[in-house]
Amino acid sequence: MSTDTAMSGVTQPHETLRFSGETFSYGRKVVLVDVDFSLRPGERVVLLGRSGAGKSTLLNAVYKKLAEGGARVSLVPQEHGLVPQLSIFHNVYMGRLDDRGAVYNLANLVWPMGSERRRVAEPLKIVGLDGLERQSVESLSGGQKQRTALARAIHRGGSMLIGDEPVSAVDVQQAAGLIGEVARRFDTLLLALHDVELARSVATRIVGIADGRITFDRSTDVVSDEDIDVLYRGR
Ligand SMILES: Nc1ncnc2c1ncn2[C@@H]1O[C@H](COP(=O)(O)OP(=O)(O)OP(=O)(O)O)[C@@H](O)[C@H]1O
Repeated sequence: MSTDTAMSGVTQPHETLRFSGETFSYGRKVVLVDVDFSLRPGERVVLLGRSGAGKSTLLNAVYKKLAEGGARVSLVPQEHGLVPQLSIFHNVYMGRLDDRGAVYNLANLVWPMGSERRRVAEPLKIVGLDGLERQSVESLSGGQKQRTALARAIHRGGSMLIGDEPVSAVDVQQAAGLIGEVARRFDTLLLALHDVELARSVATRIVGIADGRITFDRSTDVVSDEDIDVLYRGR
C-alpha cells in the first residue's frame, strides 16, 4: 500500500496522529482519496462502511504510521495474525516479544516459565480461553482464534488498540462483553466494526467510509441512522 500526501500532515501536540488530504492505494489501484483523519488520546473511533470500502486500508495506514513513530500499539488484524502450529500460550506470549531479549524469548517459547504462564493466563481468562493454553491454534474455532488474537493484544497492553473487526466471529453478547473489556483496558481505540449497535455503544466518534472517501467523521451522538444507512445502500 502506498500513501501520497497532498497537504502537510503534521501531527498537533494533542494528537496521536494526523493524515491530511492523503491518498491510499495498492499499486495503481486507488482505494481512498482526500483522507483527513486524526486520532487523539482517549478517543474511541469506529470506522463503518460496506465490505471493500477501505476500512482495513485506513486502519493499516494508521498502524503503520504509529508503529513507525515508535508508538506502542496493540493490533488485532482481520486475519488474526496467529501462528497456527503453535499453542494459544505461545501466540499470546508473542504479544510482548519486543519487551524481552531473544534468549529470554527463545527459552520461554521452548520451556515456558511459571511466571510467564501466569501472566498469559490473565488475558486468557478475560477472553474466556482459560485452561486451553496448551491447545494449538490450528485446532481452534474461528471465534476462539479471534479471542486468542484479542488476548495477545491485551497481553501486549499499552494505551492504544487498533482492531479490524476484532469480534466478528463471536456471538452478539460475547462481542459486546469483549469490546467492553478492551474499552476498559485501552485508553484509545480505533476499530472497524460491522455491528452498528455495537459501534454506537463503544464509539466516541464514528467515521463513515464510502465511494473511496471519508463521507462523515462526527461525534457519535450526532451521527444519525440516515448517515449510517447511506453507507450501506446498494449501488
Ligand atoms: N493488498 C491489496 N492489493 C490490492 N488491492 C487491495 C489490497 N487490499 C485491499 N485491496 C482492495 O482495496 C479495497 C479496500 O479494501 P479494504 O480491505 O480496505 O476494505 P474493508 O472496508 O476493510 O473491507 P472488509 O469489510 O470486507 O474487510 C478493496 O477494493 C480491496 O479489494
